[in-house]
Amino acid sequence: MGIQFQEGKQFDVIALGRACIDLNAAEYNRPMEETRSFTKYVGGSPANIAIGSAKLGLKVGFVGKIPDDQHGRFISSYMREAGVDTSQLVIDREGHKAGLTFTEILSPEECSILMYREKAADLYLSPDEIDAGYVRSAKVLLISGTALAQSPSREAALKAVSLAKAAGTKVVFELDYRPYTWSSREETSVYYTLLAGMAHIVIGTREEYDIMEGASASGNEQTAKMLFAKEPELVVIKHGVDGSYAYLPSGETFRAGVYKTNVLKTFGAGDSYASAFLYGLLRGYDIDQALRFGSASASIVVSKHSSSEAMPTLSEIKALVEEQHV
Ligand SMILES: Nc1ncnc2c1ncn2[C@@H]1O[C@H](COP(=O)(O)OP(=O)(O)OP(=O)(O)O)[C@@H](O)[C@H]1O
Ligand SMILES: O=C(O)C[C@@H](O)[C@H](O)C(=O)CO
Repeated sequence: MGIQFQEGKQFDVIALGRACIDLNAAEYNRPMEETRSFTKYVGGSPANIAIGSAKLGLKVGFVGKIPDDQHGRFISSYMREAGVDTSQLVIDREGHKAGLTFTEILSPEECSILMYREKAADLYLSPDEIDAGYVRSAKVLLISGTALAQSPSREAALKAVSLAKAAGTKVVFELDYRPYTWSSREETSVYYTLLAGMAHIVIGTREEYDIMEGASASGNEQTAKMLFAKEPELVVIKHGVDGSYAYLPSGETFRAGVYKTNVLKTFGAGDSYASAFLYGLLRGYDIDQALRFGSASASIVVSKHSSSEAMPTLSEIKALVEEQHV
């Protein structure tokens, strides 16, 4: 039995948060200091998830803020062509810039990212720029944890969550921890705890839950139990190459293994996982089937160069799920 969503909504998923630029090293097995060529893609975890979900056939919208420059125009036209509704992609008029993420591929196991997020436009999304009707028109509102890192984006996200909950829209909180824009881990812990307690579905890596829990960091079962005392009805905890787990308040636990692939780089795994997992839930799949979809999608993306452009099609995921039994 999966999760129930309210029917009759215009969008399956509306994602809120950053739509940025990824500059992925076009030279492999080389430190960034020596890398001279990078390929540009749309990036930003919630934008990647939106693009991945749209590619799978979901009706997807996006709420965010982009710069009034060439990068902003690249982001909006790419997302539009990918099938994401960009009507709520607000254009910043105050000179804020796109967040940039440079990636380094030292080896398939050793990848790192370097983010430039000083005065990033996405963090200037303000509560008055949230269209209540738009938020209410989704079955799922996906909030990226990074949107909580600074005001006014923090308040904009909280307003969207309140509107969504009042309208029967399920709130999915992707912890999406990026240290760059938070002032301290304590601050992150406060806002993660607040939003995770308000959301219906929480998705994160074990390390991200540890940051949320701070000094009281525990194991998966304790994390799930603590969240089930509040609003959540599904908790997903990812463990990288060791697979992922989903917990229900009933005590039922599900685990998905990892699909074997030819790994090129590790980033992009979490975003592709989330888009296909949500696809599965929204199509009424059982939790374990949705988990397998997420895992298969991630294994396809880690074998490719980008995060957004590499998002798989439904038939690619289905073929992999049938081919390997994890
Ligand atoms: N090397 C790999 N090969 C195949 N699948 C993988 C690999 N690494 C991760 N995955 C899949 O992707 C899922 C998410 O990965 P991970 O736990 O690293 O999330 P994440 O840290 O959010 O990802 P990201 O690096 O994109 O931020 C895992 O649960 C697993 O199913
Ligand atoms: O989330 C980001 O801002 C960067 C991503 O677009 C990047 O591809 C990545 O690190 C995904 O995990």
